[in-house]
Amino acid sequence: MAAFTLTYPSNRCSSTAIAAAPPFRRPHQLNVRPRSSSLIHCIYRPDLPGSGALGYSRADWLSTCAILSGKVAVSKQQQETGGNCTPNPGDETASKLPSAVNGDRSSSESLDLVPIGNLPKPLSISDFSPAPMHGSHLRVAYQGVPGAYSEAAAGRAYPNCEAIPCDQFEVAFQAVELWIADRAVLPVENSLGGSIHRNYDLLLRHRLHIVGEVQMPVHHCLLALPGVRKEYLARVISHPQALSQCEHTLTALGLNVTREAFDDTAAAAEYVANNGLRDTAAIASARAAELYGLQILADGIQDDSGNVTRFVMLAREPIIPRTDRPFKTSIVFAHDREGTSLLFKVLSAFAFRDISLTKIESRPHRNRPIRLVDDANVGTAKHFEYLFYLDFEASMAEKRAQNALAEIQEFTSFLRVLGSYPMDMTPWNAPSSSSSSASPSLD
Ligand SMILES: O=C(O)C(=O)C[C@]1(C(=O)O)C=C[C@@H](O)C=C1
Repeated sequence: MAAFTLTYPSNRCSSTAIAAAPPFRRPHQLNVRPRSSSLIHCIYRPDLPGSGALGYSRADWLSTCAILSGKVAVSKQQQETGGNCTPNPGDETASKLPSAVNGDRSSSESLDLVPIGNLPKPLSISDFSPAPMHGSHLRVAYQGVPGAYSEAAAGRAYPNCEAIPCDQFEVAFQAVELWIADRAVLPVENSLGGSIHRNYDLLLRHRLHIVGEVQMPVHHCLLALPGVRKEYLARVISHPQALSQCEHTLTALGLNVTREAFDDTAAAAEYVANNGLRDTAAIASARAAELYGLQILADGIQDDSGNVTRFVMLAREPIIPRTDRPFKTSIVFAHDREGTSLLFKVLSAFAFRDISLTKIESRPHRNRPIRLVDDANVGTAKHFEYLFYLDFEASMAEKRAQNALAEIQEFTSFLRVLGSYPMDMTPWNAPSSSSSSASPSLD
């Protein structure tokens, strides 16, 4: 097991990662331990909107692409390994690793640099995306311990990847920024539980780019120590999202239990197992049951069989947007001027161009949470200020998307493109009736 410690330039905080984690043990999570109260400054970059953050215009976006196309640096290691991990077909940041930069063929032949039968492929436009930098396996950070749904999502996004458990969402962001990991896969919303707000906030505080999405059906089980019956249970523990996704089913099962929040579903299962708790069950995956030696008391306890969590794939560099497959683009914007109908104007910029929106989310504008409007006669109105996150179905390579954003920039004070990436078009396999809330199977 390889362990490494990373020291920040300021030496004020550090993070420790232990790779190649076997099951049943806890401490191989990547975590950040504060050594002083200045940790937050060490982690967060104060580049929130309103403090000089980059406003992404169409020109900014195009110049980012231009800069990207100028990067044709291929590490020797990648040339040797050929990068044999299998990325999600949607993530071009990893899908095409250049075997060589094509230069003067005749001179390389005369120098005998290229083995016969292994001629390099010509570099193409999609090769200008960054590739994993450390060996053949993509290292993908996720929040939780082995057995968490996020670990499964990482594997679905990047088959054969090395999944790196992190104890917090924030640590997963940092792991990528600090080159401990190549990607992060993090949940942003669930069809029953709604948005995972923390990750929306972190997307803005950090400079990672969304390069893909994975929508994963989440099938919850009620797990307990072998021999425990549901009548013995006084408590159910799990991630708050999982608890809320199973709320009605827990009641329908006749369980008279308290609910307690845990960092992630698999950590809850591990806690029950490690502490020999016979009055406590965990809501987690069947894989967690297997990893931590628990029995499945009830299977498919989510309140609806269509329980899907949407994860985003994050990288240090954006991918080059394309038009040959369905793309989604995520943006965030704010408005700090007096004025009305901001949302109406933004939505109409998309509607007039026939661009469908798939998600809109508002979050408090942390830099300027309240706007005061004084009226000498009636007092002071205190308006809460918001940031708006919006996903729409178009690629930034499309003229209509570029025009929509150019228009939106006219009446917003801050606009950032979080990523333009292939939509998850995985065919929907309707879950079997045994996984629906109508009939959770109880052992
Ligand atoms: O706890 C886990 O297993 C996770 O991966 C986290 C998480 C979440 O954050 O929403 C992911 C998917 C499920 O919706 C429940 C929990």
